Amino acid sequence: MSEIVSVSGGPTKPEIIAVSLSKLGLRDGDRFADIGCGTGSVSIEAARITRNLTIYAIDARKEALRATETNFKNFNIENARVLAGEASDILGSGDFVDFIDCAFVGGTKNIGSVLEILVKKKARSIVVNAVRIETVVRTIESMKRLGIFDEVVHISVSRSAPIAGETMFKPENPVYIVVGKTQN
Ligand SMILES: C[S@@+](CC[C@H](N)C(=O)[O-])C[C@H]1O[C@@H](n2cnc3c(N)ncnc32)[C@H](O)[C@@H]1O
Repeated sequence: MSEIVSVSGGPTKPEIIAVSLSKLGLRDGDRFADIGCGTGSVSIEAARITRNLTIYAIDARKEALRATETNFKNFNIENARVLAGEASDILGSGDFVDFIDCAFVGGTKNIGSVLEILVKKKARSIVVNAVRIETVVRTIESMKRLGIFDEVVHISVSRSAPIAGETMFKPENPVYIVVGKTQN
């Protein structure tokens, strides 16, 4: 089994991906946007739920896109476009698809504009990961303005670590999972 090639800021921890994807509710045939894809690890897990996804992986950082491309190749991810640039520019450009079904937002720069465009593209389910409380507030406010706010889940995970031949737990950084749903 291949290891994920990493970059700073990623990959998202597997427990956070699991909860985020369960909230997203992907379906066969969905067009899925992984916004701020970093290493592409969320898309890779999404493709385990259904291989029949069209993935749009977007990141503004070249090193992140290089990692995503390598990881998609190593994990045999098909039907994926890896797109370089600011998410609000890419999603809002005339060249981009008219409809997106589900979006995971792991990179929250310009979150208000990104959410607005996703709603215009008829996304039925949007999940945002945030670590900063200000980002959480901005995201909730934007979702409420757009009429899509559903819930926020705060997750703290501790992982086992060896100590003196026994086992202790070390906390991971807590993450807020903000969920938006439309009636589509
Ligand atoms: C925390 S990392 C994402 C980790 C990723 N989910 C993973 O598993 O590797 C956030 C990423 O989002 C990108 N990003 C943040 N805001 C963005 C935006 N508005 N447009 C494009 N990329 C963005 C950053 O460059 C960074 O690579």
